[in-house]
Amino acid sequence: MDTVLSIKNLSKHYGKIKALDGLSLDIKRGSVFGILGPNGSGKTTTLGMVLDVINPTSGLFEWFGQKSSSATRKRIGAILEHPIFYPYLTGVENLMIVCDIKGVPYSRVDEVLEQVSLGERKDSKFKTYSLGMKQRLSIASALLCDPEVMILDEPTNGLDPQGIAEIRELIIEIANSGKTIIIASHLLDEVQKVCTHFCVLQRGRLIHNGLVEDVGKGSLSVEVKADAENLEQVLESAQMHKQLKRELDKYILTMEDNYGAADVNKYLFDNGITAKHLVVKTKTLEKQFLEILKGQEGGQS
Ligand SMILES: Nc1ncnc2c1ncn2[C@@H]1O[C@H](COP(=O)(O)OP(=O)(O)OP(=O)(O)O)[C@@H](O)[C@H]1O
Repeated sequence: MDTVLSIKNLSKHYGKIKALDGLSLDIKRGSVFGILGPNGSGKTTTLGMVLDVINPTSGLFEWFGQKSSSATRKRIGAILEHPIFYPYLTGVENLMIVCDIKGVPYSRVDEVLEQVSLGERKDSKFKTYSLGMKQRLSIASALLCDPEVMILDEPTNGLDPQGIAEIRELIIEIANSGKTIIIASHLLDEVQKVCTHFCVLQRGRLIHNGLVEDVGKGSLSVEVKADAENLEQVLESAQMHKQLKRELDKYILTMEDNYGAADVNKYLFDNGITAKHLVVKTKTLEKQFLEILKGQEGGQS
């Protein structure tokens, strides 16, 4: 996988405020990269700098192995905030204006509107679009140049659950078409569902960078309920867990690597106990995110 964006020691200071402080990061082609962080952690500043909208205080970044230029910029489609569309013009007419600005043939308009499922409403005025449709038109606009990389800042902000699900599906479709996608988000569930990689920023510093598929690795837990007085003793003797704790009417085992719910079930059965509830819990990105932030705070104090 080659590197699409390479960031080296990038910083942006506003007086005493370190909006970004020495960020180094590589984003590989074909990945869907989530930039996570609490409010004010530097996500938008990072995107602004790599899109040449904000001047860095120090540091470097390269797109496609080259210094950023108008040529590299043409290979990137970005939605930083809601672009301004004309309310009294239709979806098609609005995108034709973008075509004029970007030097793209009008033939692309219908293609991208179909891609974002706005084909049926393409001749409706922009002001009649729902928030989700407006966001899809923004994505269509960014797709006009058929960019290799799409940058989305909080793409589902303000949308209802259906709108969120539609944008999420669209992002996955765009990723499947081979584009690299960079998303800044504070919706951890969204990042877990669509991203392959994620990093976490806190107060302008990178505090985590890894694969989404690694989230929760080695932290499988199993919830058990059974009508047996010796349940705790039997679970304790199973020796396949790192930790056993009781929570109301159930026991929760944090499993050793290579052990799972089937092993717990078999062990209970071999000891004459039938489980009436056996549920596997994997760690969510949300939980891991909070742990990463907490760990960092602990390390700083
Ligand atoms: N133009 C500016 N002048 C002064 N401070 C700024 C400016 N732009 C951003 N900051 C500060 O830099 C820090 C990082 O802001 P940034 O908008 O990048 O964070 P963010 O992670 O995108 O936050 P959010 O999730 O709230 O959008 C914040 O403390 C912010 O107040």
